[in-house]
Amino acid sequence: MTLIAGPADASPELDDQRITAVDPLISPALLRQEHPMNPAVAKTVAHGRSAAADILAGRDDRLLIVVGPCSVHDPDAALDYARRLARHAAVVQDEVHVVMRVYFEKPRTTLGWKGLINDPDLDGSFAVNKGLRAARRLLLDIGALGLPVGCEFLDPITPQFIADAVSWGSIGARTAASQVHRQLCSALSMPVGIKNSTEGDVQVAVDATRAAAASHVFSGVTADGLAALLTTAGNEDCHVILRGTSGGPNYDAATVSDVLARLRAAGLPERVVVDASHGNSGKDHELQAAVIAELADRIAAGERGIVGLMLESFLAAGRQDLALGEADSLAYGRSITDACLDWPTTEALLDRLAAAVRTNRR
Ligand SMILES: O=C[C@H](O)[C@H](O)COP(=O)(O)O
Ligand SMILES: C=C(OP(=O)(O)O)C(=O)O
Repeated sequence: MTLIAGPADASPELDDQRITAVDPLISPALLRQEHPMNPAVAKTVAHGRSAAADILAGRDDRLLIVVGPCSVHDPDAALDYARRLARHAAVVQDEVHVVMRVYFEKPRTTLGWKGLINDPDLDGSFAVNKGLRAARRLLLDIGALGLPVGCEFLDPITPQFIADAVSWGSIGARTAASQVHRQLCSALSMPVGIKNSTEGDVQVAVDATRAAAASHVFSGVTADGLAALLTTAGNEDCHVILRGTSGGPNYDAATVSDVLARLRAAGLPERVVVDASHGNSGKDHELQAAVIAELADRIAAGERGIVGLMLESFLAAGRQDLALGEADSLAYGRSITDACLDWPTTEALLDRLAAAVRTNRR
């Protein structure tokens, strides 16, 4: 159904000249009623958040590991992956706090599939209400496994639909400079990592972390989907993610120490998370394993400041192209966005990181 856009007194020649359709959007409250939070998942979410915050604050000496697919395009495959990850997270839990990357919103450099919420049928039909339902259902299913999840927040309205089920958030390289996203961070109930820019500007992430820690007043929507002014408390659990640059990696010890100095100068806690994918591996999943191996050695040797790592990993290695409308021909468990490590390699890297933490403790 397509509704007529604009208020009754709209001037058709002035208003909405480039809006071609207006369709109903489910309200956050209705979605939450359809897929309600339950006590077991709530416990997973709360524990996931507090453990991440403790690691970021140095109260817990484990590593925060955000690991999972670049994007979710097949909820069944994501749940299959989550079951394996939940089992292995329990094995390494004394050294590593595992949060599964469950990314539903993809910021594109130019154009491309924008994620499960925007286009759940992978065919350009943009069934957003269906996408929101699939996303929330999956978050609750993963939470029921006892595994906390992390999401990138891109559309400033999306958190109202799903954020109660999320333990860690991210702001991507393409939106770290955005005031809208910094304000959003100041409102979010979980720790949020903010990335350096694609070109390699790390100060933008430091500035965003500082802005997000402050209180803001901005417009958003309520659970009923009505516009409202929101006043926020500020989020002290925001932190910088080094994701590499379009010119190469930025996880070297000198850059880490430069960022720690910038954080200190800004009056912020000296901690960073390193994303082993994206610019740090040139989106080459095999290089990602080498990045993790090097970081594990540095952590074992006692390098300070790196409190967490991000890995892009799925069931099968690499990536595949999506032809819109031909989702049936996709290989199971392989990324349709950036290349991912496969599951056996991921398991081995989690073990290696756990060993690095044990060595560092000794
Ligand atoms: O993480 C995923 C991608 O790197 C990001 O969405 C940009 O992708 P694109 O350059 O393929 O559009
Ligand atoms: C889009 C992502 O990364 P970046 O913002 O670093 O490109 C991502 O982590 O999915």
